[in-house]
Amino acid sequence: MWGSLRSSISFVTDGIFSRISGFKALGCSADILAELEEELIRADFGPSVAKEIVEVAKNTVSRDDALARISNYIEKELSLYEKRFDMSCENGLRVIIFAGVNGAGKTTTIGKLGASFVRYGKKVRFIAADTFRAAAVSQLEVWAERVGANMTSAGISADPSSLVFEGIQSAVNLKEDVVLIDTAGRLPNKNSLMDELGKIVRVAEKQRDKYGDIFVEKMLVLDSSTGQHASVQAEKFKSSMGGDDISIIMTKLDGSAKGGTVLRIARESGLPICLVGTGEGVSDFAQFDATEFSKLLCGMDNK
Ligand SMILES: Nc1nc2c(ncn2[C@@H]2O[C@H](COP(=O)(O)OP(=O)(O)OP(=O)(O)O)[C@@H](O)[C@H]2O)c(=O)[nH]1
Repeated sequence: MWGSLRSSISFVTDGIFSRISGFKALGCSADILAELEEELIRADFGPSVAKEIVEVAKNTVSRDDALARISNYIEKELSLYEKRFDMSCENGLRVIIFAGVNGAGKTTTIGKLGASFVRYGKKVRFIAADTFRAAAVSQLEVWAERVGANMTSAGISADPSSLVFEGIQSAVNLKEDVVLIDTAGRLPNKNSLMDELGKIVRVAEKQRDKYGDIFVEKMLVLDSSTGQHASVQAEKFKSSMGGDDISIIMTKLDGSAKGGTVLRIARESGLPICLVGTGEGVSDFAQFDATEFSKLLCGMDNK
């Protein structure tokens, strides 16, 4: 259904470790370990994860030995945060809210997921709750038309929470399967916008309380090239969206040389990762898979 990580992420298939001079022949001398730590920090693992990985690489006897142990370590850590995204809508209406900073990839992700749900035979509605930018609404409309989703939108400056209320009502009335809500990009330091996001979540959850068989999910869309700021974003979005039941979608992994950011964000936020974006096309995303991802990071994908 979707692309695979392996076919989409060429940056990591080289493996960050192949960039470490001498790693190939020498195993892990002190110099190489120092170089490894630098490379890990450059790849955005963050200082503490970098140190842990260097510990794992110590006293290994060969490059292959080191890579295997590092890969196992990263896999074990990442698997704690791996969450399957399933396409079923058996129990009622799925309402999925997408939040994140400007340009993180929310609308594009909604388009891709909408297309998948439609391909699964589901009736899909998009809600354009980004009522700040006319361009954002038309971008979503283009996706809706392209994938065959219904659409709830209003003029600029409409109240996004009212629109969410209206859109869910329409979905209930028309017995649709899934509602994907595109919220405006917002910086976490803009308190009024973060409060507005909280209100959108509460409105959706109230509908659930009213109808019973509505399941509200919260997705935080993060651009993987954001690096350390992504963890700060995750904290703020967590508190404004209310609670820990948020999943992360990491976008733009295809354009990032910093695959380490995935483990760092998962560890720092404590939030699970369900999907990754690997390009701008409709099928350019994949289920997050800890085993495959750790192998790609270590350049072991062909082994
Ligand atoms: N290479 C690549 N580009 C992506 C990916 N996801 C989104 N993009 C691109 O990133 C840009 C921003 O994506 P949008 O989906 O508009 O982002 P947004 O979060 O909705 O943006 P706002 O509405 O401004 O908040 C677009 O040019 C997308 O095509 C991805 O996984 N890989």
